[in-house]
Amino acid sequence: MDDRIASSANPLFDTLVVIGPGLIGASVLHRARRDGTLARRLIAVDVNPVFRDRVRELGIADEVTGDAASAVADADCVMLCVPVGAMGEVAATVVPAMRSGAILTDTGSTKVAVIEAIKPSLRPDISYVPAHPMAGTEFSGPDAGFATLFDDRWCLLTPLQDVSSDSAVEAVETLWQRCGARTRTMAPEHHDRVCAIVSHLPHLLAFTICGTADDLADQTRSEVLDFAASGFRDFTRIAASDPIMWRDIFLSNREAILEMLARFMEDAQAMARAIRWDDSDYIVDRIERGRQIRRSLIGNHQA
Ligand SMILES: NC(=O)c1ccc[n+]([C@@H]2O[C@H](COP(=O)([O-])OP(=O)(O)OC[C@H]3O[C@@H](n4cnc5c(N)ncnc54)[C@H](O)[C@@H]3O)[C@@H](O)[C@H]2O)c1
Ligand SMILES: O=C(O)C(=O)C[C@]1(C(=O)O)C=C[C@@H](O)C=C1
Repeated sequence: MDDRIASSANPLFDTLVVIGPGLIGASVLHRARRDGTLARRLIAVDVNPVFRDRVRELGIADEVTGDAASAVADADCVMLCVPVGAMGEVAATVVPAMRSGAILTDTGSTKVAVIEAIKPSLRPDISYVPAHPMAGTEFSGPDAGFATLFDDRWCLLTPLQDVSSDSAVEAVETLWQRCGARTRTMAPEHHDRVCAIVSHLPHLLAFTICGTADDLADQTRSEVLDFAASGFRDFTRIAASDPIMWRDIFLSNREAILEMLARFMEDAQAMARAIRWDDSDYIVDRIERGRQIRRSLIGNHQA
């Protein structure tokens, strides 16, 4: 581990720079402020002046700036929390300005495309550790952040042999554990397929079902909205998520999402056939599997 990265009783880093203090970045900053175990000095960088003012008002960073290159000059760790489609451009701005031995990490929801976008900017004396906290809400921007967002959630790390030093992987893992998360390491391609089914496809379905309901005839639409109980409402919660973030996720994990969508559509067709032909056993079997998954998820969470 770099000698500027302190031991466990002390803050992990001297200076941590969060680029894009929205839901995820601001949550990391809140946690860092609350516990004092992540970094002695916190710097937030955002392109949006309104968000910079909000971060200042929230008091979750020691410095707030729009100048990413000067902000990272003395950082031990730079965390990119911008939309997936902006990662490459931001890395190209900050990596040349980072000090030798520093760590670069990101929180992007897709990994293969983000790694491809960042890799061309890397230097041999900078370690890059891609990561993805599996936690979020439908809200975005600095006001959405809160210190406990990552408690008992997974953070998936997809280190790369050629650019992620062991000490940097250990430091990023410790950072997420100090944010309250459990960590797991996997290959970027595997990450993208897993997230396509457990995160990206559910969002695609939620956006689509809300659009379909909205396209229905006027009277039905108002009934949908008036009488929507928890089933439809559960879809609308995730359908309220940020359009830019989700556009970037869909376009950057295209193949895995299309593969999972095709499998889903085959299964939905099978369900349609079972309904058409009164195949009660098939219908009950599928619903029973859904129930079991829900029970095992809740059981795991409580455990
Ligand atoms: N929202 C979630 O549930 C969630 C969960 C895990 C990971 N992620 C990933 O984490 C990243 C951040 O997501 P979020 O939900 O916090 O987004 P967000 O929209 O809440 O925040 C993004 C921030 O980045 C800023 N920004 C955009 N371009 C920038 C640039 N070029 N330079 C500096 N700042 C810039 C925005 O102004 C905003 O403050 C994304 O890559 C997303 O895929 C999101
Ligand atoms: O809980 C939510 O609202 C989320 O959308 C969080 C969620 C998810 O799908 O689980 C969304 C995107 C991420 O990359 C990680 C987590």
